Amino acid sequence: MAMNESSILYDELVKVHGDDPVKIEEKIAQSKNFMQAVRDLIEVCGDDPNRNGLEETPLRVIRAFLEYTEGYRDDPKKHLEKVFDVDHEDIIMVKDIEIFSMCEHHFAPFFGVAHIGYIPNGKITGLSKIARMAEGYAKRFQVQERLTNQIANAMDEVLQAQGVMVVIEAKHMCMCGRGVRKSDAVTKTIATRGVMKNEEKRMEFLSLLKD
Ligand SMILES: Nc1nc2c(ncn2[C@@H]2O[C@H](COP(=O)(O)OP(=O)(O)OP(=O)(O)O)[C@@H](O)[C@H]2O)c(=O)[nH]1
Ligand SMILES: [Zn+2]
Repeated sequence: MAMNESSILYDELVKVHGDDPVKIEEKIAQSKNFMQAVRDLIEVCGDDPNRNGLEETPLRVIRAFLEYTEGYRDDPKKHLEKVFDVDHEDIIMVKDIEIFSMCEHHFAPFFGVAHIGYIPNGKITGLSKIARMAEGYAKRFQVQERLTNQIANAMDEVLQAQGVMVVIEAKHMCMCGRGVRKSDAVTKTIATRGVMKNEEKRMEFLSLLKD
């Protein structure tokens, strides 16, 4: 590894894991093994890891993955904990929150939008905090169903809401350029908690998605 690559890697790993020397030593060793595996993968795929465009790719890949998974360093529920005492009896929904996550089966991205709504119980949270919380769960190795449920559980548990509903609509890259190759397919998942299980409330929530 070139000197400047080593220092870039060191800086990234300290940001993620702190500066405990034993831990950093371990993470540097694992990263070097991974970067060698990326070089091997390039060869297995039939290309030359030493050619100009590919020689820095192992480092690019590891940096990209640290970014895709920054949610592991977040405590998503914490974002919701700052609440305001406001009486509001009906649905509050934040719609079209962009989601970019990583399919845990293929390490291929899946992305789309989340719509997150709740009926509070005397406490509301900041709207941006709902998006921050969703981001914290998305930036991990995920399946869409777990992501949907983690978001719903966080809203339910922290806000003690009367009801919660989450809808995610996403495209999975593992279904596009490989495998079944259905690049127009969109996966929709829904999670409901509390009074949002009630048919009338679900319909009201879904009608808000039509605008
Ligand atoms: N339920 C669910 N499945 C997912 C998600 N992301 C990817 N998958 C699926 O995970 C499955 C993994 O299936 P496997 O048979 O183990 O892997 P595979 O041989 O690569 O499957 P194909 O994609 O069908 O080629 C595939 O059907 C993917 O479509 C997700 O978020 N939720
Ligand atoms: Zn996949």
